[in-house]
Amino acid sequence: MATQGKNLSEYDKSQMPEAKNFRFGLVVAEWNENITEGLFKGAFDTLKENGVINENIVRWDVPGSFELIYGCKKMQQSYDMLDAIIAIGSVIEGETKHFDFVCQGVTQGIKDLNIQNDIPVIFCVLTDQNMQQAIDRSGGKFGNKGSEAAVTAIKMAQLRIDAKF
Ligand SMILES: Nc1c(NC[C@H](O)[C@H](O)[C@H](O)CO)[nH]c(=O)[nH]c1=O
Ligand SMILES: CC(=O)[C@@H](O)COP(=O)(O)O
Repeated sequence: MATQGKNLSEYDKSQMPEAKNFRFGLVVAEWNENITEGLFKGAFDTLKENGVINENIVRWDVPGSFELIYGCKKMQQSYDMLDAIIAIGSVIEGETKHFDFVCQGVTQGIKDLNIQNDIPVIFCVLTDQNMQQAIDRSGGKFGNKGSEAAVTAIKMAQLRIDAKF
């Protein structure tokens, strides 16, 4: 189902696990920072809304979405007490095929991190044809993908705990 007609910020709070003791890492790409800062705010605010404390949220910045792969890998290695990591980026199509390669690269890279390591990495990377689409999905008329990613991170953190028993 497409994002159109949905609100990415809406979720059923009654279905949320207890998150007050969870610890999260957020790796944020600087490219299109007007978008990625909006995504970060959506994710941060939703984590707080679910009881996560400031001290349990760590943020690293990387230059672009392609660097999210390395940044998330190093965060997995450096902070093994984290319950989940959110990779935040905004890739906007230009004139060349570079968009395709960046999108495919970061998608495959983050998929690989979820296979190879135990801390889940949530894919909060917008891949838009133009800036307006990105604006609409980072706090605009379709809500905030960052909020959706935070909900996903909390649920995956709980699944990781449940899977150990
Ligand atoms: N065009 C966008 C990029 N491009 C930069 C790459 O992500 C990467 O930093 C570079 O290729 C060096 O490795 N990055 C975005 O996040 N968003 C874009 O729209
Ligand atoms: C996703 C990109 O790298 C892209 O925005 C770069 O633009 P262009 O393809 O016009 O060089």
